[in-house]
Amino acid sequence: MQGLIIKSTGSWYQVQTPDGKRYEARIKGKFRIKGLTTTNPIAVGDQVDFEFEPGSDNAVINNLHPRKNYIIRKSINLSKQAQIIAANLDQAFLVVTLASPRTSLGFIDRFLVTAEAYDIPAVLIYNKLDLFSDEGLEILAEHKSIYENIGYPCYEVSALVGTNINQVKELIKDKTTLFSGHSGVGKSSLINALLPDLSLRTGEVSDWSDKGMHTTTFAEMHQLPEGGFIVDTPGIRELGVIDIEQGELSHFFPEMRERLNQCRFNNCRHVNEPGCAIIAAVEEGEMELSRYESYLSIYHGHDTRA
Ligand SMILES: Nc1nc2c(ncn2[C@@H]2O[C@H](COP(=O)(O)OP(=O)(O)OP(=O)(O)O)[C@@H](O)[C@H]2O)c(=O)[nH]1
Ligand SMILES: [Zn+2]
Repeated sequence: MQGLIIKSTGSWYQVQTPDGKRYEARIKGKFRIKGLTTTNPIAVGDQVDFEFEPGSDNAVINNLHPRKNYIIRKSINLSKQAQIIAANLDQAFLVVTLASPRTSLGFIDRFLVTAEAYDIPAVLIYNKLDLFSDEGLEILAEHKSIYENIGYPCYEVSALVGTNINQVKELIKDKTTLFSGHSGVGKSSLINALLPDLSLRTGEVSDWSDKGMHTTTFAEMHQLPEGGFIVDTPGIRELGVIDIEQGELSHFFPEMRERLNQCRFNNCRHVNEPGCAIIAAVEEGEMELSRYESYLSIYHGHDTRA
C-alpha cells in the first residue's frame, strides 16, 4: 500500500492512504541520504510504501519515494547527523508582523535564503494588520516593494479580526504549506483562523527546546477541508540558515543570481571587488541595500540581527 506520512514521532509514524484511512506504522530497513546520517529517516510529507506483517496488524514502512525537497535540522554537536523535519513542501510561509514583536529585514532575508537553498517557494504573511500604526503601514509598503520586486509574494492579514484570511485560504488550497515565524507573531492564531476545527493553543510559550538529537521529534500535518495540508512543526518554527558555502550564498538571492555572470571576475565574492555587478546594482538602486547588507552579514557569518 502507498501512503503519505502525516505525523511523526521518534518511533512511529501515521500514514494516510489515498482513501483517507490512517494507519500507525514503523520503519524497517535503512533509509539514507547521501553524506548524512539521519536519526529519523522519514518525515511528514513523505510518500511511502508499507505492508502488514503476516499475522499481525503492525504496519511496516519498507520503501520511501523520491522527494522533491526536504528540510532538515542539523545536530549542533554532530555535524553529520541530521533530523528530517518535513518533505515535499509546496511552499513555506514566513509569518511576520510590523506590530509587536516587529520582524526585522535581516530575519526575513535569512529565512528567504534558507527557503531558496531548500528549493521551496517562500511567501511572506504580515499578520496583526489591525495593530499596524501609520508608521507600520509605511514600513509594510517598503517591505512589499522590496520583496514583491524580487518575486516573493506578500500578504497582509489579521488572524484576530479575519482580514484577508480568504486570500490565504486560496493560497494554501491543495498545497502542502510550512508555517514558520518568530514566537508571538501569530502562527497558531493564523492556523486556527484557517482551520477552525483544529484549535491550537495560542499565546503560550512553545515548550520545545533544543535538547540535542535524542529529543523526540514531533511534526504533524493538518489536513485542510478544501484540500491540502498545513505543516506545523514546533521545532523549526524559526527555520535557521543551513550550511551554505560562502561561494554559493549569492545563488540564493534571486536578484544577485541573475547578475552573477556580469561581474568582472568569475570568482567575485561581491564584497569589494572591482567590476562587481552586484555592488554596481546596489549603487544604482537596482538592488536593495538592505538585501545586500543581509548578504554581507550572512556571508561573514556574523548575522546576529534577529
Ligand atoms: N491584535 C492581534 N493580535 C493577534 C493577531 N494574531 C495573533 N495575535 C495575538 O498574538 C499573540 C501570539 O499569538 P500566537 O498565535 O500564539 O503566536 P505564535 O506565533 O503561534 O507563537 P508561538 O506559539 O510562541 O510560536 C496572542 O496573544 C494572539 O492573540 C492579530 O491578527 N491581531
Ligand atoms: Zn560581484
